[in-house]
Amino acid sequence: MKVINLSEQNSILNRFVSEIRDVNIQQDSMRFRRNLERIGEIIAYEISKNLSYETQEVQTPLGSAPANLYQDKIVLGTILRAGLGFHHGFLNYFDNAENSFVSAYRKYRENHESFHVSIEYIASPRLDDKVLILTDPMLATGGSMELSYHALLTKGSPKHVHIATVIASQEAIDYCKAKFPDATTTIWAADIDPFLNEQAYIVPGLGDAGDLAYGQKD
Ligand SMILES: O=P(O)(O)OC[C@H]1O[C@H](OP(=O)(O)OP(=O)(O)O)[C@H](O)[C@@H]1O
Ligand SMILES: O=c1cc[nH]c(=O)[nH]1
Ligand SMILES: [Mg+2]
Repeated sequence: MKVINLSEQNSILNRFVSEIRDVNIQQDSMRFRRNLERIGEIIAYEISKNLSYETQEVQTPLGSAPANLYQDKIVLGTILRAGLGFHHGFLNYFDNAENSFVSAYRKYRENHESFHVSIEYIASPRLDDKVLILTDPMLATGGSMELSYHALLTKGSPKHVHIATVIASQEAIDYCKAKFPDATTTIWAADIDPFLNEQAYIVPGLGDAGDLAYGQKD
């Protein structure tokens, strides 16, 4: 399985990632959401380089120009709720894509110390032979991504799955490598962090992406 860590190459992406990590800049939730969207746009552009292209002729007012255009049918899959702004960045570029939504969230037990991931909602088109770009800004244990993927597989078999995330833990990368089909999955991360803490939050990470974008859940 190919794992692409975009932080290995310097670009303006570094600034957007550093802003969403920064505890002071995070106070501006509008900027946090917009940065997630901008990172989505950049990763969408990077993924677009890996699609299947065919040359088509485009009629201009003065003649005909060849254009290499991607032919894949794209489905943008998103895990609620933190994925929403990130998803929008992908949709800004893949503007004619179909869209899937899965709700997966950490449901804490009474003691607030342990949790399981709960999936309660899925809305998706058929996925057979399409390219599924599954987006979630945080890949901590990889559990939400794996459950969401299996929930989506009830809608058919995509020909390729691109897992797109902002910050992944190394543990989640290893987990996804073990759980997703090797030849037909690619992971794209704006950065990969070394640790998870006892609550399975990514360290240094950025905190709780869903809460930073939309406020705390009751
Ligand atoms: O890899 P995992 O260990 O499963 O953790 C990652 C998940 O945690 C976050 O969602 P969260 O459960 O906080 O829900 P939210 O988006 O509603 O905040 C994040 O958006 C991922 O979906
Ligand atoms: O670090 C983490 C882990 C899960 N969800 C988040 O939003 N952040
Ligand atoms: Mg959250």
